[in-house]
Amino acid sequence: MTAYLDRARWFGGKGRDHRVTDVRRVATLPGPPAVTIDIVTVRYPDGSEELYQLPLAHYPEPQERITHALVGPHTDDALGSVHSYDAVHDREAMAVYLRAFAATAPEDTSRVGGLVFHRIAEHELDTETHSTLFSGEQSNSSVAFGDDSLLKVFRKVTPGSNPDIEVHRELTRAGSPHVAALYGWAETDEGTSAEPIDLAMIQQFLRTASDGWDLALAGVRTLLAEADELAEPRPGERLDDDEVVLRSGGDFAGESERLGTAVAEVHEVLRDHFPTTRWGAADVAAIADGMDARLEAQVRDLAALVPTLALHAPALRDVFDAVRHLDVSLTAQRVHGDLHLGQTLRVVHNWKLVDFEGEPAKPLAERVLPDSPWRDVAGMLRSFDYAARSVERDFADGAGEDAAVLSSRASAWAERNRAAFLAGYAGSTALTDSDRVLLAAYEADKAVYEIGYEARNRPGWVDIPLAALARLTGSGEDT
Ligand SMILES: Nc1ncnc2c1ncn2[C@@H]1O[C@H](COP(=O)(O)OP(=O)(O)O)[C@@H](O)[C@H]1O
Ligand SMILES: O=P(O)(O)O[C@H]1O[C@H](CO)[C@@H](O[C@H]2O[C@H](CO)[C@@H](O)[C@H](O)[C@H]2O)[C@H](O)[C@H]1O
Repeated sequence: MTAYLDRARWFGGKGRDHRVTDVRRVATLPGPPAVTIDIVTVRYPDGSEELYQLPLAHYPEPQERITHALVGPHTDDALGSVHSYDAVHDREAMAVYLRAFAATAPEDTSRVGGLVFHRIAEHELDTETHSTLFSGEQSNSSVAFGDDSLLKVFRKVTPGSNPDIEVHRELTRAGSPHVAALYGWAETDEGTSAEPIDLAMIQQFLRTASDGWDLALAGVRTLLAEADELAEPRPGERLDDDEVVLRSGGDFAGESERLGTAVAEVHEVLRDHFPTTRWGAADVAAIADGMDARLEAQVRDLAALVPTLALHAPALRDVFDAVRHLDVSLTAQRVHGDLHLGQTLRVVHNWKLVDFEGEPAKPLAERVLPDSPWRDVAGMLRSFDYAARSVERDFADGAGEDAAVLSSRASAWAERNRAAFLAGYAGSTALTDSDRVLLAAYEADKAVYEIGYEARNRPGWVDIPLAALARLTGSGEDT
């Protein structure tokens, strides 16, 4: 099992010393194949522990079709000598899991051992479909059942309500068009803690969905490919970069504006259905303290990897300090917490938001606290900058492109889409000066975080948030 964990994409303990100290069986779904749900406790040398969910499919004989998911041939205490596979890779096992959900009536619960299935929406699950495991860099495992439903199996689990389930449940009940409807979820109330642990959720499969990040990249690529032609449409006429963006097939601004409206509508429902807190001047000043603290930690931790971050620190402190001088109060509320274009999906008539778990690095208790909605808005603004800059980098790698021209066009795309998103978000309400000061601080704070993320995960991309810092602190070109 330890060897399988070490290979698993979703296991967060890779590269750290760790050992499995407990494996607790929550339930056995009889099958065939028998499907068990185990909760594995992983302990680190500093004494900290993490819980991971491992659903297993057990067969008396080896199954060649899923060799890649073999956890091990072994003698299971309850099942005897078996070959055990990670169940999300196995269609037979996923059919067993789906049938357990389908056997639960809407607005009701059912139980198998320590596993409790909950259903909310009036939707007849299609149990005749085949399951397909999503590939890609996911922190959890998502399995589509035909084009009917999507099961998300949470891997790192925590006692208490999972925010993704909680938010999908409230938004589904409120009839929000901006999430995939939640059909049900599974939890365990036995075992590792006094509080139940949420283990999985099943929701509407968004058949026509296109990833917002991919769509934005396609827009920037089209712009940069067409821009030369558009820039000189007729002899003697020369368009500036804003006009080129406007006239190009890469104009994404209408979508950005609709996305801004969708995020505002989601915020409104979240404000109405979760606790809110009124933040006064002292609370707002505490935001600046938090941002300063994150900056100091990043400057210290990244001293060797990104020494230039320290050069931006004084100007960044000024951006954060401006928040301390605001005479505002604002309503803190439940937010998405980790919003970027990769968490948005475009379906035929709408934008949908996914993955409401918040910033995975933060403890659960912190992730569900009321926060400023500007955090989500800032995350999206950063994402438009990322989309423009990442395509600009790809084009700059090609022969013969003028770097300054590319940069200016990418800036124009980012600026146009950031403005469109903000316009959609704010609707008819004009942003006040205080809103802009707060938003700038959240954006700078996010860029500081991104420098650490990129330095550790994609060192070649660290220039993207670094360049943003220069612009946000006024020491570089403004986007
Ligand atoms: N209801 C859905 N229908 C279709 N695809 C979805 C749905 N929800 C999420 N996805 C896709 O699955 C991917 C992973 O989902 P996400 O909730 O972000 O999982 P993780 O927490 O593992 O990152 C998303 O990027 C999105 O493309
Ligand atoms: O996807 P996660 O929620 O785990 O978030 C982490 O990875 C993101 C990258 O996948 C990273 O986002 C950064 O890069 C995006 C482009 O790949 C860009 O759209 C975002 O604006 C930028 O922050 C995120 O920061 C990190 O926490």
